[in-house]
Amino acid sequence: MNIIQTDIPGVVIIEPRVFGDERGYFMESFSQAQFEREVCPTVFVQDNESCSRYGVLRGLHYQLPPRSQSKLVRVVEGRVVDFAVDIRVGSPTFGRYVAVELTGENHRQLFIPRGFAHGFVTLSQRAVFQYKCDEYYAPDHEGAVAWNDPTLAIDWRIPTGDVVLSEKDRHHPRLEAARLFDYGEKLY
Ligand SMILES: Cc1cn([C@H]2C[C@H](O)[C@@H](COP(=O)(O)OP(=O)(O)O[C@H]3O[C@H](C)C(=O)[C@H](O)[C@H]3O)O2)c(=O)[nH]c1=O
Repeated sequence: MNIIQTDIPGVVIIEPRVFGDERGYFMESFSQAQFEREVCPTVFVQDNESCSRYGVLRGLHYQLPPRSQSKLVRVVEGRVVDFAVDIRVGSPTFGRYVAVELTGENHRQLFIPRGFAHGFVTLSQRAVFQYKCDEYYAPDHEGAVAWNDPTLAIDWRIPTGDVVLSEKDRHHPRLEAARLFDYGEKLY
């Protein structure tokens, strides 16, 4: 697999090796040993999958310590732009974000360490999104920042009028009001 560094240390793009032939393609979508060797010593414990129609924006979500989550995200079908926002108080890249287009064709994956808010917007008519987490779901530790937070000023690559949100995602706090990560926490 090919590892591509991003502007935020620790957030990396992974390009798995894809074997194409006249039948289609094969790839190892994940290897724990290779991930630990080439990315970081994260052990994943939960796989998630969501399906979204065009315009669906899920985010910006995270879980607080001690239930914070690293995520390894990918798109199996369709096209999204995926966002990882550094919300670790004291981080030199606090408030900065990485945006990566993930599609069922480019097979790209994005690793998002603990201490980041995560979200994506759906650009295709349908997108199947799969991701690994290194901590179990803990609704009592869920946190979020508003997708349209003026401080982050994220360009979601889609007309605002096309954005489809869950009721929950319509009412998240601004960055300044959100419960953020104490950067001193050992994040993984
Ligand atoms: C996240 C999660 C949710 N659920 C249940 C709770 C709700 O009844 C239902 C839908 O949950 P929610 O609306 O929070 O799903 P998303 O809006 O896709 O949330 C996710 O969106 C962004 C992109 C993330 O990175 C997080 O993993 C997660 O917050 O699934 C579970 O049972 N287990 C889980 O791990």
